[in-house]
Amino acid sequence: MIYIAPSILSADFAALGEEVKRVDKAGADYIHIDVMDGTFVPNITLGSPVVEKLRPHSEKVFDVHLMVEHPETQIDAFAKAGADIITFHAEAAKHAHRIVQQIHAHGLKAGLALNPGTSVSEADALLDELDMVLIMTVNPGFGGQKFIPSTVRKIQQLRDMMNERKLDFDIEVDGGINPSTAKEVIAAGANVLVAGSAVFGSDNLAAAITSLRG
Ligand SMILES: O=C(CO)[C@@H](O)[C@H](O)COP(=O)(O)O
Ligand SMILES: [Fe+2]
Repeated sequence: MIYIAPSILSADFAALGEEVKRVDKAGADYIHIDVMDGTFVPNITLGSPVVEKLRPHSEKVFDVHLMVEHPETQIDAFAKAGADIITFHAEAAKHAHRIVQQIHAHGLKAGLALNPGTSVSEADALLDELDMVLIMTVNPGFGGQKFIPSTVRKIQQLRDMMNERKLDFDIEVDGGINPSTAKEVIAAGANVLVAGSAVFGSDNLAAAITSLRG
């Protein structure tokens, strides 16, 4: 089963509630919410009060991608705001295992994100606990960037680790996903596809989502 998670980073920020409804109706499985703090990445987007206001607009899974330093300071607020999955970056976490516990204590799914320059071995010790690993297929911070081909090998490595250890977690990819790169990442073992510009850049959201499923 392939899940499509349109990123609202490419939506109209002046009409986010309507945009969430629009992409929900168009067949999105998850709503991907990019949280950037201007420090971990050079851009600032939104915080938990915005997620709280968006929550009544859709019952789809809210997939919160935290691109922030000190993610442990944000987990409780995003859980209260209505997140279903919270993903934090390995590069920003001093006590990653404790952060996973913190997310699970809210009854939510926990994801670990890895930048293109971070090896999958960084996730190894946590794989038994994680619900999802997010392989960044661009460097985080902006929408509309070009897919980095060397990340495909990391998806395969992670899928092999999962099979060898008989584990079960989702493999999400994020950045530069379009119908062509979608095929590649699905073949490598990804099952959750984030797409911002490929969905919101289209005048037919439903068709754009369908074409990513392959
Ligand atoms: O986390 C990020 C960027 O840091 C993403 O979720 C982007 O929003 C993806 O945008 P596209 O590359 O699909 O346009
Ligand atoms: Fe993202």
